[in-house]
Amino acid sequence: MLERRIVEKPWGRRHPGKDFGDLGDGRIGEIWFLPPPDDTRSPLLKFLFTSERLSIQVHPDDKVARRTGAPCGKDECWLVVTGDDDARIGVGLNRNTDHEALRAAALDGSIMDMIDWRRAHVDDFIYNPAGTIHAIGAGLTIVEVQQNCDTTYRLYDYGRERPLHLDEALEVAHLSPTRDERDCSIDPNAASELVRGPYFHLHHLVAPFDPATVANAKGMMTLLPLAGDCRVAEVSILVGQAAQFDDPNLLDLRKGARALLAWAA
Ligand SMILES: O=P(O)(O)OC[C@H]1O[C@](O)(CO)[C@@H](O)[C@@H]1O
Repeated sequence: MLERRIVEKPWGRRHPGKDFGDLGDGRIGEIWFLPPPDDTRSPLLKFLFTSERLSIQVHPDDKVARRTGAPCGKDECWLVVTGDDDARIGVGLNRNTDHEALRAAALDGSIMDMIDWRRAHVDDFIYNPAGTIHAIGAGLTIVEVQQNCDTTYRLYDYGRERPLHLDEALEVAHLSPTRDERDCSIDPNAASELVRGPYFHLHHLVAPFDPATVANAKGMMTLLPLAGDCRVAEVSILVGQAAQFDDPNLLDLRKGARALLAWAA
């Protein structure tokens, strides 16, 4: 079973749900499922719980991140688990811009109107490559799978008193609209491959699980249950937990179960 880290955030949610246990009265933004310290390759899986918008932000790629001393950059992707009717996720820009206009918009807040805000529905899957300006909206529970690095450059934070990183963000941000070909709406009743590298692999699994569907898996795999009875070597892994193992034949999903399975590319 992977160790959990509970992270409070100004945009987090109080009491995110009984699946996650008693987390106190703070605003819980994230639950991280930490790979063991000697595992530097596996992706990091998190639940995100939002009651307000996250910052408008961007992440560096491997090259820029390593120049700053970080182990890697940050591609990330999201599966929407629950969402309010009007929940939105901003991915990329809705028009072309340049550095000067983007800086001015970040400073006066009009960057909010430059974001491509999309309605977020349960089972939407969105891949967010490093360099894409993005902003997760309020009223969402999301599973995030990301390169295991936490470098975020904030462009705008709705007046919260947290630091911005305008110079760093402007250096890495893509200045045109974007749409990733992996974005889709997942069929909750069907297994599917969501990501095939270059940083990690990610599959949506449903019962009955066939190990042949992940025949290309190598090394440690991380299982994150979404629903139902998921077992690794006969041990139940519940929603709100995650486990690592290295042999897909150890995995069993009972009737009605769904999960995500991720491993390093
Ligand atoms: O700077 P903020 O608004 O707290 O957002 C940081 C969070 O945003 C994310 O990058 C998701 O976009 C998380 O991985 C990260 O922890």
